[in-house]
Amino acid sequence: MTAPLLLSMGDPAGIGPEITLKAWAALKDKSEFAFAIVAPPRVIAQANQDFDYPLKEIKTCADIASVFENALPILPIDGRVPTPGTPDPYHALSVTESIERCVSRCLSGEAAALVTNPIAKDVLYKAGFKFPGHTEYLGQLTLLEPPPYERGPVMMLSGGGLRVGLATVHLSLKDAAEQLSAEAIIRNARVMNGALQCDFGIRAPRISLTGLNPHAGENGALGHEENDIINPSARLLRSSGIQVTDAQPADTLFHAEARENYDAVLAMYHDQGLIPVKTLDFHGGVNITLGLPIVRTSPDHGTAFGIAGQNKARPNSLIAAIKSARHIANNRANYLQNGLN
Ligand SMILES: NC(=O)C1=CN([C@@H]2O[C@H](COP(=O)(O)OP(=O)(O)OC[C@H]3O[C@@H](n4cnc5c(N)ncnc54)[C@H](O)[C@@H]3O)[C@@H](O)[C@H]2O)C=CC1
Ligand SMILES: NCC(=O)COP(=O)(O)O
Repeated sequence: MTAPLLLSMGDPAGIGPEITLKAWAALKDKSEFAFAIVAPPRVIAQANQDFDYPLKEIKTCADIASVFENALPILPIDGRVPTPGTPDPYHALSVTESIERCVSRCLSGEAAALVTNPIAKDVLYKAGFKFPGHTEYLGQLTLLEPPPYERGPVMMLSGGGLRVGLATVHLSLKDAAEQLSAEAIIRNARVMNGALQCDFGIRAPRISLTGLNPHAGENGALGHEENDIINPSARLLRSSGIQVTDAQPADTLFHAEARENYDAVLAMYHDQGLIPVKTLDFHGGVNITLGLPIVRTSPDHGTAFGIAGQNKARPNSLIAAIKSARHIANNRANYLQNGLN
């Protein structure tokens, strides 16, 4: 029997509990996507007031398969009920506990993958959370286990026929330009290459690198990073057998014909990579952490406090993340057993 999926709660004052309930209702007849949420039961019960779906507290992941068809399985933790739409650092402990419990069950093999509900970074920072986001936190929590390919973590968004990894993530634009390094480009391209093979079954991945500057620097006239950092990294990667391009102008890299030429893009900073994915497919986009010993996906959107508790949130991106987690977990198991076939 295949292991089930686990969902972390995310910020309880956001839309996570609501979209989890809606995702359960959409998937309950599809046993391959069976999941439980790790959360305080009262938090889920509060979000369920609009729906009155059956809920069931369970003790272990082994209970998920038999419960899922008839009720949303909940692996209980402690925590206070929030006011929807009103974030409070008080909830930080239950937010991180939910993530950590999911991770340990993925590492033990009881669960096949982790799908995270959105957290609000600034709220966690106020409670002393020391990581920029899930991506780096999960990298730390799984540091003692080897990943099946080069170690990340690397953030990659998938949606609208695009896969876009990031060379820098949660930095101000100024810091991203200053901190862009050959080391990050080379490491992240290697992780992406390994992930495209292992997690996506692509035998010989083609990766396009964006430039940092307009027109990829216009031969140095509009910036030096392409000539000094990106293209030398690309040459080194090609010499090790990884198919990457030199820096490409980002403004002409994401249209339909351009997308035929690569399996993934490595973008140099957050918005350069996320705007195309979220514009093409906001409600179907998935955030995937590459280079971890566990499989982790997430919806591409955030906590949406402005609509929390109003039955307005769409579960589509979470459903896409759940399906993607199962797909990657299956591909990874197949790769570890048979290699690329
Ligand atoms: N994976 C994660 O944990 C992520 C967390 N965030 C966090 O979320 C917080 C809010 O970020 P924002 O920039 O406001 O982005 P957001 O994605 O929460 O909201 C942007 C807009 O999209 C709408 N929206 C988002 N998800 C929706 C859904 N499922 N159905 C219908 N409408 C939806 C919102 O109402 C809002 O108008 C931030 O603190 C950020 O750190 C943001 C992205 C990912
Ligand atoms: N913009 C993407 C995002 O904020 C998700 O970050 P993470 O929590 O997955 O690291």
